[in-house]
Amino acid sequence: MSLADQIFINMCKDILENGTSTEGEKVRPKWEDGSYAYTIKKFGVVNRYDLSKEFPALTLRKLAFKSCIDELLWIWQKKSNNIKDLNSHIWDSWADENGSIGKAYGYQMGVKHKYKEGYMDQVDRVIYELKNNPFSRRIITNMYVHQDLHEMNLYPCAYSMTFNVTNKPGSDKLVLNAILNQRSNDILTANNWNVCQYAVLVHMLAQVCGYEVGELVHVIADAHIYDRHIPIVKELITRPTYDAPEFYMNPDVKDFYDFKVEDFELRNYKYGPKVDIPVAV
Ligand SMILES: Nc1nc(=O)c2c([nH]1)NC[C@@H]1CN(c3ccc(C(=O)N[C@@H](CCC(=O)O)C(=O)O)cc3)CN21
Ligand SMILES: O=c1ccn([C@H]2C[C@H](O)[C@@H](COP(=O)(O)O)O2)c(=O)[nH]1
Repeated sequence: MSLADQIFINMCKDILENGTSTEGEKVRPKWEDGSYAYTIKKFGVVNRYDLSKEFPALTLRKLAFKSCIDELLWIWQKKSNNIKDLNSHIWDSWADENGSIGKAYGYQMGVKHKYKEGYMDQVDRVIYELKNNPFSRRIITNMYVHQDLHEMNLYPCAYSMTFNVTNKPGSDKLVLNAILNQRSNDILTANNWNVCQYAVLVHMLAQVCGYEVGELVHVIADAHIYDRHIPIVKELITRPTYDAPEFYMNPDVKDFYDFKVEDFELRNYKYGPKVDIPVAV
């Protein structure tokens, strides 16, 4: 069993057994047929993934590895907020007639800010700091920009990364750790999707900035299972599990902006059957 499976199974059991229902509350999302999408939720879930031990892909079901990296590159590398630049259809329901999701995600990563060294966007600032000032405790990105929230079709869920370079205990190597802060997480649809995206981001930044990968700590404020997902989750967590797949990233890429989806592979990836997941909009 992969560590990621273990963490996922324990988290789902905890939400199902100890979570609270939002039924009857004033909720925002709806199902396709117009009925409200309620959840069972737990506040304040924290999961730690040691990326030096394994890549955290679930084996209970297949992670859509290529699409999740494509979305990560859309946000962090292309810095786009337009679904025309995305190869999947996962954002279609939140885009306007021009394909824009508003001033969310990639838009925020492309905004330049003034620093002592000149104007940089958040991604370039992280790379600059990791290369020039790695022991800084100020290496943070943030997409939750209050002045722009009214122009976002969906407020950013996975909204902040905190990077931290640390000495590997008992060695002279430096590891890149990170905390992913997420205000809201649809556990069945996007928990493993978000974890694996940001695990890939840590691998990418570690490679181009000269570090080993360390831990990814995922802090979730509202960890929820939607009502129509409950039977799917109950079945999923009883499935057999397999060892974690091997993560491959093209070692020749040394510039963050040169990575392509084809530079990443999951090898020897064994997983359970596909599940159909309705997504609340
Ligand atoms: N309710 C809700 N849950 C979410 O997870 C979510 C939203 N809304 N709104 C914005 C984005 C869109 N996200 C999504 C939406 C769909 C898939 C999805 O269908 N995933 C499939 C594979 C898709 C593919 O290969 O292209 C899966 O099997 O994981 C994933 C993330 C995550 N976000
Ligand atoms: O990367 C993502 C994007 C979205 N989600 C989920 C979390 C919620 O279920 C919805 C957003 O609804 P809010 O009412 O704005 O919280 O989308 C996710 O898990 N990961």
